Amino acid sequence: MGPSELLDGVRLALHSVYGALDGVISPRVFALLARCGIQPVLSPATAALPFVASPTPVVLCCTVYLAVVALGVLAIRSSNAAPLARDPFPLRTLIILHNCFLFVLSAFMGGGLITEAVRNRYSLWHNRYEPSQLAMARLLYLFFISKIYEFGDTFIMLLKRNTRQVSVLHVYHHCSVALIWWLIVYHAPGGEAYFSAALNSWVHVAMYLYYLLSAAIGKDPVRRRKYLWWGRYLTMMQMTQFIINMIESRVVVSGKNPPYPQFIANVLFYYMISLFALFANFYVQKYGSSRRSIAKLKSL
Ligand SMILES: CC(C)(COP(=O)(O)OP(=O)(O)OC[C@H]1O[C@@H](n2cnc3c(N)ncnc32)[C@H](O)[C@@H]1OP(=O)(O)O)[C@@H](O)C(=O)NCCC(=O)NCCSC(=O)CC(=O)O
Repeated sequence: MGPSELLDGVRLALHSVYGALDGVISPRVFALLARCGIQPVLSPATAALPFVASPTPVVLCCTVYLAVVALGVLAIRSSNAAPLARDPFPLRTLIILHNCFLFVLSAFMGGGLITEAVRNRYSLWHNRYEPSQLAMARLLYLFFISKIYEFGDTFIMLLKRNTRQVSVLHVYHHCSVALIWWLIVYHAPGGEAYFSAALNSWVHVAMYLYYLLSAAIGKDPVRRRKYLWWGRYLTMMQMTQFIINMIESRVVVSGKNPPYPQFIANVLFYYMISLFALFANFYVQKYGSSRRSIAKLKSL
């Protein structure tokens, strides 16, 4: 058997394994959604794009992600490995490139979404989804794919052995956001969805700048205080984003004759409550306790 026949065989085997998994996963996801009163219809604007027509690819990505994270955390904890004192050169370069890429991509998506919103004469809120707005649909599709690429953040945490960063908040956020955006891109990739994607993209411009600086600076506490003092304001900005999305989904999209699918607005509303609660807890743990520990040090 030649190498090309071997490759064909592997491709065929993978294809049939995927087919079998799709036969199991896809009907169950749609049955679960139907039980929650959600009956999504595949949008013609994104139907032909990879990872959209079936929930299986995104579900498989999330499953592999969760398995890698669980195994990684277990391995680090069982070997009692401490976080790296200093990132070795290749890892530091990888982290800087990853953050640069996400910084630029977030700005591109944030700018593109606003440009498309202006071109289609959207108002700030209350926008109807039109399948003919293909450029908007493609940008939202890119936003969905970027959420899968952002799984790389967690792999960076694992490579640095920073298990403190691999929190319930972090893993829940990364996994759930990919699943929710699959649903949006499947059913209504346009209209009101532009708002939370644009807002989140601009928040991520600030977030990846923060992570980029932290990787470039290293662990020196003096330089961290000098260049990363705004971390707490970044967390506040993220929480404000969740509140704005909550208000948007409740006030603008619900009610009689909503311009955007009501079930997506409802999913967004409850999802934002969960993120806000987790971030409020993160804020108190991280910044509340640092204030307390400074006060404790001063009282010594
Ligand atoms: C200030 C925050 C942005 C980040 O809080 P952290 O506690 O993670 O911040 P930190 O100061 O410890 O971050 C510095 C450490 O991150 C490492 N680091 C660098 N780049 C990274 C990357 N792309 N992903 C993960 N970690 C990274 C640095 O090397 C450094 O490690 P070392 O210290 O070892 O040198 C916060 O507001 C926040 O978001 N907290 C929630 C935790 C989280 O997972 N956030 C991201 C996804 S949530 C999200 O994205 C919400 C949204 O949509 O707005």
